[in-house]
Order: sequence, then structure tokens, then C-alpha cells
Amino acid sequence: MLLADKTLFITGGSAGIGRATALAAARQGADIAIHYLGHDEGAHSAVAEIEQIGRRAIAIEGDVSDPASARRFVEEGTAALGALDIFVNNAGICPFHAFLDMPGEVFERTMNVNLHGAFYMVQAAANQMVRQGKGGAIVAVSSISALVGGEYQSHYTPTKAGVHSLMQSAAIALGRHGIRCNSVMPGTILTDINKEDLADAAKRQYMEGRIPLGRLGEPDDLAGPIIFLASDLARYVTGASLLVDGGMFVNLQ
Ligand SMILES: NC(=O)C1=CN([C@@H]2O[C@H](COP(=O)(O)OP(=O)(O)OC[C@H]3O[C@@H](n4cnc5c(N)ncnc54)[C@H](OP(=O)(O)O)[C@@H]3O)[C@@H](O)[C@H]2O)C=CC1
Ligand SMILES: C[C@H](O)[C@@H]1OC(=O)[C@H](O)[C@@H]1O
Repeated sequence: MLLADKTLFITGGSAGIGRATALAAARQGADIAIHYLGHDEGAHSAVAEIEQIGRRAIAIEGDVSDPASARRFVEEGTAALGALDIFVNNAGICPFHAFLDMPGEVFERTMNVNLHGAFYMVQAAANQMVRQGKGGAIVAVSSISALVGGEYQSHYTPTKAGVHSLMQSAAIALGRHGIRCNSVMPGTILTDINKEDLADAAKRQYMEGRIPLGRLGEPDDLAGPIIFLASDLARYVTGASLLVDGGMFVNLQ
């Protein structure tokens, strides 16, 4: 097992990529702390499934854009599970909107959740790892959108570039503590975040057509790459990013 007896803390663990990763990490031997916003059913059913696998789990509600929520997640999760070995920063939103009339509150909320939230969460987790004194691994869910733009994502793509950049700087700041920091860059993965956008058949067909592997991603497609980066298999990997996009990025023509 790749994560035997480790503890893994993950934001956005009630749905989509985060939920799939939490369950896959439990199958690899980890105990899991889930942070989520308000989707009680998703969070509590994930906890129940993890316990059925035979691992411990706790779900803690809060808004990642609030720094106090990051501190509470780390404190309460560590009190429940005994330590924080791996942190996965995954929570995020993407309310698709045109650029020219983007409401200020949509821009600010997206920045606050995706980027500021990542900063506060990663900082709180890193401080706990430093206190423990035995290193650790941090994996952030960035995006292919850190590298390319989107007409309706002008508020969102800078947050994903920011998360990628945060992992690079954190890798430098935390290397001396034995803490590795990396990111994954998913392509288009079928989850609630894009259900409405991909309900447009023409858009969905266009996105599918760009992918050499011939299909959109599933949340489980991210679990393996995240667990790899979190595990000792990646013990000399830090400051790196891994595209997980079925080949979409390299498909120019
Ligand atoms: N799906 C895709 O194609 C891609 C996704 N990504 C990134 O992957 C990550 C996960 O997205 P995905 O699984 O698709 O999305 P989902 O909408 O399925 O899940 C989002 C998760 O984030 C949580 N969340 C949202 N806002 C907050 C908040 N303010 N505070 C705490 N938790 C919050 C949600 O909690 P709750 O359920 O309680 O509301 C939920 O658990 C995001 O960072 C996204 O940008 C990157 C590239 C592609
Ligand atoms: C929400 C989008 O479908 C998704 O998010 C990203 O980061 C990529 O741009 C995907 O298309």
C-alpha cells in the first residue's frame, strides 16, 4: 500500500476529484480528514465509505476563504487523527462568466476561494508539518488552465496559475523541513463544477474532440497521480506539476 498508516487531509472532499481521491487514499492505507463547504451528504457518505474500507475518517465543515477555517481544519483534524502527514489542496469553484461584464463579486469570490483559500490552507498545514518535525507532502490541484486561457474563465485561470506558483515557492520554503510540494493539472474532468457548461452538447463534443485519449476525464483519473505525488514513490519530486488531461494540452493540430 502506498500510503500505509499515513494521515491525509483534503479540501473539497465531499464531491468530485476530492471525494474520489479521499476514497482512493483510504484504499492505499491512509486515514482521512475531509474539509467541505456545505454538502453534508457528500462529506458524511465519504466518511462512511472510508470507515467501511477500514480506515479512520473525519469531516469538517468550513469556508476555505476564511483563514480561521484553515486553522480549525488542521487543529481538529490533527486532534482526531493524531498527525498531518499529507495535505491535498483541492477545493475550488469555476462560475463560468464572460470577461467584459464580469461582476466584481464573482471575480473576488473566485480569487478568495481558489487562491487565497489555497494559501491559508497550505500555510496552516505546513506549519503543522513543521511542528511535527518529520516532513510531509503537499499536493495542490491546479489545472491545465494554469497554462492556457478560457473565454469564460478570465477570473478562474489566474487562480490556477497562482496555485501552481504557490507550490513552486512553497517547495523552496519547505524543502529544508523535508516537505515536498507539487501540483496536478487536470484537463476537463466530469464533475459538478462543469455539469452546466458541458450540458451544451456542442461544447462537450468540442472538448472531447481535443483529447487524444478520446474521452473526458473522470474524478478517479486524478486519484492515482495525486497519490503518487503524495507517496514515497515521489520522494525526490518537489516543485513539479503533472498534467492529467488525456493529452489535451499538446493537441495543437
Ligand atoms: N472538473 C474539472 O474539469 C477540473 C477541476 N479542477 C479543479 O479541481 C478542484 C476540484 O474540482 P471538482 O472536483 O471538479 O469540483 P466539484 O464541484 O465536484 O467539487 C468542489 C469541492 O470543493 C468544495 N468547495 C467549494 N467551495 C468551497 C469553499 N468556499 N470552502 C470549502 N470547500 C469548498 C466543495 O464543497 P461542497 O461540496 O461542500 O460545496 C466540493 O467538495 C477545483 O480546484 C477545480 O478548480 C481543475 C481542472 C479541471
Ligand atoms: C471547470 C472546467 O470545466 C475545468 O476547469 C478547469 O480547470 C479546466 O479548464 C476545465 O475545463
